[in-house]
Amino acid sequence: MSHPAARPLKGCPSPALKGLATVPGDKSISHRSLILGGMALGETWITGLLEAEDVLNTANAVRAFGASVVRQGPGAWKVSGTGVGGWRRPEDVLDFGNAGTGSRLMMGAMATTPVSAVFTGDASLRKRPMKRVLEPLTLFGTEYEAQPGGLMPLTVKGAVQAMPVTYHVPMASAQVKSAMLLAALNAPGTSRISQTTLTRDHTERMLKAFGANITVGPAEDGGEVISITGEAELKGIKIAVPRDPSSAAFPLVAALIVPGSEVTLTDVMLNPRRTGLFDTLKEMGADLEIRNAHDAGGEMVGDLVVRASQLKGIEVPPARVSDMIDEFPILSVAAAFAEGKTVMRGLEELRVKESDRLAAIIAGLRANGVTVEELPDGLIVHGMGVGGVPGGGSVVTHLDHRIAMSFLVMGFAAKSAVMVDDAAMIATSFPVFESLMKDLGAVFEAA
Ligand SMILES: O=C(O)C1=C[C@@H](OP(=O)(O)O)[C@@H](O)[C@H](O)C1
Ligand SMILES: C=C(OP(=O)(O)O)C(=O)O
Repeated sequence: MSHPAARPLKGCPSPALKGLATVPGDKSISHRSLILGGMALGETWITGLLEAEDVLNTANAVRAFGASVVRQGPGAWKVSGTGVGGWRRPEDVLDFGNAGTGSRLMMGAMATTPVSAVFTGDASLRKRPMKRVLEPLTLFGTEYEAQPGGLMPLTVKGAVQAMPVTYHVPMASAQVKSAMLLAALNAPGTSRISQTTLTRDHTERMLKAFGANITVGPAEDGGEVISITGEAELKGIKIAVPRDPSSAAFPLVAALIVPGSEVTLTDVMLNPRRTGLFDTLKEMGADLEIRNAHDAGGEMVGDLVVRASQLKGIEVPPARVSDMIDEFPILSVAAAFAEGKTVMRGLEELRVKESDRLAAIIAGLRANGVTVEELPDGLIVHGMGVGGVPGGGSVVTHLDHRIAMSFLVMGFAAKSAVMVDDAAMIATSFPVFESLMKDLGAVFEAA
């Protein structure tokens, strides 16, 4: 619930970035590996787990429900699960820190087991909407008590006699979809979960790998219907977590906007529901090549080779938003260095992330001399070209790791350093961000 003291930091004008870097494991897949491992029978062996605060909080929560979760070495974890329905009541409050994914998926995972648990988090997570998960979970017979507005701290009481559900997820959220799928695992019969927008599908893929009876088919509205049969027997598996494209986005954009740079990012996950940023940057004129693309344990991975480029502004297709939902802070920074306007719409979900990201991006760009128009569901960034961004501003990060990393990256290519008020939150998703960027040649200064 508490955070280390805020750590202000500056991203400073940097020489050309050069070299090879490997970002840590994917955050979404790391959370899911631990949770499904904890629900399965037998051992799940995970390599490449992202050892960041968000994921470590999920590890603690899975342990609190009675599974054994043991670190074997760097990124190597063994989970011995209880079997679906075998979770016991945690002895203490579950603190998920800053993590929407960890907390919402765990609410689903326990919702159909007759135990109760108290969920809380940091000041950011306690502002985020939880009713989007809690309300549909009541269809299974789950009960809850929350702060006014459906906020944390809250108690979830798992259904004593769960029933299968048919539910259409009304917003573009993979977390809500995943919570419903995880809850359906311990409800008898077949549940049907549909969604119009195709959001990241890591839960569906991993459920198949663990042996769940799950099928994904087209829906009449162009979306998908997922059918999943409950009282499932999941069996522990081996998982090699691929590298996180949402983390790769930061060195990738840094290399595009710092003149003379050439950087290779190895083994990055290329799941098409996560690669919207790469497509967008290519359309903007990025010199970005994907090499050695291959299947690695059910997900495509490849190396990204990126060279500094003069980008041009474009209109980002709204249909692509969910494939790059976490990348709008760093895309907005790239857009500041483009020539012409970049228009981004359909971003209403950004208002309910770790911060109101739309507001935080706009304030950060303006503080650094970039002209930006606010739309109800998006923004228009007026690009200033390579070398044209003044910088020199201070950015309020509102406990949001992606706002912190994005504006530090801006500082590498701006005329003057950019200060962020708190770099401590970067540890929630990308603890080695600073060292990895420094190894490529980026310059930071304690502020
Ligand atoms: O399912 C996941 O792992 C995630 C889903 C997205 O959130 P929403 O489901 O709220 O869109 C994303 O922003 C988050 O970083 C991770
Ligand atoms: C939105 C994010 O994460 P979460 O919802 O898990 O806090 C993110 O990492 O950008």
